[in-house]
Amino acid sequence: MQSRELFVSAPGKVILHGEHSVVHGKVALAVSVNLRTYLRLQSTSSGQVCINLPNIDTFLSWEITALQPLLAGSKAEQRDPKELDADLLKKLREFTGISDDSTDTRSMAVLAFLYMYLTVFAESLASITVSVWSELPTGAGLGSSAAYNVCLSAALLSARGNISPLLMAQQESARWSKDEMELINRWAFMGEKIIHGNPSGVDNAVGTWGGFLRYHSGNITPLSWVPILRILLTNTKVPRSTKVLVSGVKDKINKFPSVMRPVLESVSAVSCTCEQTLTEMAEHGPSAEHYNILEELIDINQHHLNVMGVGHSSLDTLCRVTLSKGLHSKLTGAGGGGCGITLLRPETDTSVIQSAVEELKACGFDCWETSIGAPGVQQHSSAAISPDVLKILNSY
Ligand SMILES: Nc1ncnc2c1ncn2[C@@H]1O[C@H](COP(=O)(O)OP(=O)(O)OP(=O)(O)O)[C@@H](O)[C@H]1O
Ligand SMILES: C[C@@](O)(CCO)CC(=O)[O-]
Ligand SMILES: [Mg+2]
Repeated sequence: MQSRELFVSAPGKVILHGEHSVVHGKVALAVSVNLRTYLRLQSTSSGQVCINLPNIDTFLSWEITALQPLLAGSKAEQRDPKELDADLLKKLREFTGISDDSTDTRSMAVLAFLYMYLTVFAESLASITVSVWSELPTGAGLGSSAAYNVCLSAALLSARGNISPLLMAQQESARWSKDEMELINRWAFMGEKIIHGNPSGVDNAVGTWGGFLRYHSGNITPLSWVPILRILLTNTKVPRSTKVLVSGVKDKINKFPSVMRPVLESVSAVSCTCEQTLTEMAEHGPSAEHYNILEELIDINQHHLNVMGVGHSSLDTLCRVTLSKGLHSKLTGAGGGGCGITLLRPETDTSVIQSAVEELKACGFDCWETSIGAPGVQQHSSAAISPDVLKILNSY
């Protein structure tokens, strides 16, 4: 163990275009948001591994001696994961009583944690307590699973000494090297595989690197020049599971390949046209025509997502209410409820936004204007964590 206590955080994300299609090798554009997940890891001498997840009311501990036998016969400690250790996952499912088809919030969080802990610390299981708290709504399309997995990955690798201890004396926050970030990202992807089933990797890439990026078949291209966009986020609060939605789209593609493939292709073209428009906006300055294009692309993509079967009546309501104010919206993330984004123009009047927000709140939704492009995973000193967050993390 490298240190007695460490803090890390990672941001959530919005997908501008390309959710679901990205799972099938198409282009997506995604950007980090200013809502973060925070993790505190303490090394202890209790002989136990403890996890505290106050957002989902989960507080559990295991004796290390009870976990050790799960590693019997399994591969040596993985330094750089390429794929899930199916045998260990099976043993873990038996140990925890979590079935293959479970999408239960707590079960998925616990399984991802125990799997990552056991594979990172396989050579010598350490006694630790991990506490995670997030500003992100859980399971609402803003990449809460990815932020959770990126935090777990960074903290466990750091505590194990597989990535460098970062903070110098008096330093409040710091980021790892490119190679270390790539390792964090690959481990986080393993956690996403456990929670999602078949993730594209876009969400953990944003949680790791932060900023605005283009994601295509595992290739990550940062888009640092993108103009600042004003985005209104709406949480319909309709619960959904990314795993279930992703698998539903796959079934639809298998059932109607010749119908669905052009839809995925068209979404990819939407992402590329959006990227091209953003480039022009950055080069020549944004014009009203650029915003017209961005709005039309949002409408087109929302229709495509409905064709894929990941819409929801609550998201239709969001689109209808905002359109009545001249604003354009689409779902973001896996859909089926959860969150949507509404593009605001630079000149959109506060009174217009306020009246949209009031109407959306009357539907039972939460709304807030978000700032995009937050930094990716970071290590912090306790002094860098806000007192409210620190109070929660330190209460376990
Ligand atoms: N703060 C948290 N504490 C514990 N577990 C969490 C937390 N945030 C997310 N999770 C885990 O992630 C799961 C939600 O992942 P899911 O992929 O369905 O939604 P999302 O990541 O919020 O949305 P999307 O994947 O569409 O962006 C939860 O069921 C839980 O297992
Ligand atoms: C629905 C999806 O495309 C985005 C979820 O935020 C799934 C994925 O890319 O892993
Ligand atoms: Mg997720």
